[in-house]
Amino acid sequence: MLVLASASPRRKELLSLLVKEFEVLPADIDETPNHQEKAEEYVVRMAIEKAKAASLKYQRQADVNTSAIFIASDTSVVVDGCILGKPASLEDSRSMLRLLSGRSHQVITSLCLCNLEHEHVATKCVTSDVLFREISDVEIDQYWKTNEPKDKAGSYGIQGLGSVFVRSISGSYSAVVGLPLYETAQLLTQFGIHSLEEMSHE
Ligand SMILES: Cc1cn([C@H]2C[C@H](O)[C@@H](COP(=O)(O)OP(=O)(O)OP(=O)(O)O)O2)c(=O)[nH]c1=O
Repeated sequence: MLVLASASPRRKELLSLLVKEFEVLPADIDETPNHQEKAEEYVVRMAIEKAKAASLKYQRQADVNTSAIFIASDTSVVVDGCILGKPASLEDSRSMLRLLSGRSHQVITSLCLCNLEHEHVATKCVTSDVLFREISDVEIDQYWKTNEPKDKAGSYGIQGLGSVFVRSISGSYSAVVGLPLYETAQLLTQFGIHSLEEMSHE
């Protein structure tokens, strides 16, 4: 059994492009970055902690000693070394989008697959560059009212109306949306799940 340790509807949708059957079991973890923690280290640590927390939760729930593979991810927006998570308020969204306006930033997405029973843990980290046009304060306030930025790192969604700010992207589109599909397929293979084979069966 494959278990997606995520509450994100985007991650569920993206994973379903690669795998027919999986369970969803979100994990609640403390997402505070450590003092002076580098962005890559932070996002990889988050993915590992989400996968492990879900794994422990699953073991407590399961009647039998089921061996399952857990998959988790974390996405952060990074600008000038600052890690931007989800905006807590309109004020927060304003300061994030003002920072991103008219320049490029990085979106870093990590991935962790683990099977604790076999002590197998594998991780990947994908960085993409996203270039924004200039955004006015009026536009930031209008965008906030659509609710789209509220649950997204950096306060925008490239897959939605946030695309009006995106001049160009270099890297992995699926990673910016929340799950890097190329890298996910590679790690799934390491755990014995072959997407093309699985999805081609009726
Ligand atoms: C930059 C960007 C982020 N995002 C989303 C991806 C992630 O869902 C979210 C970043 O928050 P995360 O903490 O990575 O994920 P999450 O809390 O939504 O879900 P979970 O931890 O349970 O897996 O921002 C977009 O949907 N589009 C974008 O363009």
